[in-house]
Amino acid sequence: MFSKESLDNLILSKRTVLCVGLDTDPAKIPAHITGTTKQKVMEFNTSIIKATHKYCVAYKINVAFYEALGMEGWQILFHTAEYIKSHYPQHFLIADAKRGDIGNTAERYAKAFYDEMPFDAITLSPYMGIDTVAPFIRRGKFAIVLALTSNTGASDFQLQPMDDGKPLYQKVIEKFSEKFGRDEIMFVTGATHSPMLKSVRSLVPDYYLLIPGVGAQGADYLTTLSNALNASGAGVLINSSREILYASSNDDFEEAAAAAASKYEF
Ligand SMILES: O=C(O)c1cc(=O)[nH]c(=O)n1[C@@H]1O[C@H](COP(=O)(O)O)[C@@H](O)[C@H]1O
Repeated sequence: MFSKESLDNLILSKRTVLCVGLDTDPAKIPAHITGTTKQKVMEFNTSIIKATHKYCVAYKINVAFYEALGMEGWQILFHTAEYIKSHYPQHFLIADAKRGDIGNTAERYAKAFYDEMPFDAITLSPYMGIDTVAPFIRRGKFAIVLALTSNTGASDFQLQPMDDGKPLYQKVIEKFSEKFGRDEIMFVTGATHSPMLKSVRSLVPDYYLLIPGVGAQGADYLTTLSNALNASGAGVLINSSREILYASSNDDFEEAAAAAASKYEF
């Protein structure tokens, strides 16, 4: 069970806002890890988690990397989520699934990620509307709504002005924060949009922001942090995936991942 306050306390006690992204690509696993794909991915994931748990407050499992492995990918997703929750229950666990569908379908997604798997949060696309997020609102869980994504395509729709001149992403943030509270939802804002981060923070000073875009996508971590922290010095989760997972492709990959993760301490 997580709340805004418990996440703030976790961040302030660990002195980090890092969320390690488990975007595991079997082709990038160090060659000395052998066995079936399932064995290799599980060994790699558990090694990365053991090496990084001290330096992060959250893990984000990007579901696409597991779906791409077929039936056994779903098993690896389940086992990785269970491993994190049973060994490191204090860590916030995000399913990066980018779902979003009509109510009865959304309820099934919520059942899959909250009941069948032990996720604390799920990423959601907002474009089918506010009703599609409602089934993911549960005490102790967070629905994480895409607002301003880190990719260049964010300018195709999210940065476009609406009739009142406000960009679409701002409308998304305003509408969702009118409807749902700071213990219910978070917003995704890409670190690559550095000038806009400050305005997102001032739009929703009390809500959590999940921020990808540092590390492999090149945004500066310290600038991101200073633009995004809330008044209590928390309120933000900064995700980094490839930079940490693939810090080394040799048998020192655990030390290299730990060193990459430890750079996010503040
Ligand atoms: O929702 C996300 O997590 C997400 C939103 C976004 O705007 N940009 C973005 O990169 N992500 C995810 O964040 C992770 C970034 O990975 P790295 O670029 O390797 O650190 C990937 O899992 C992306 O799918």
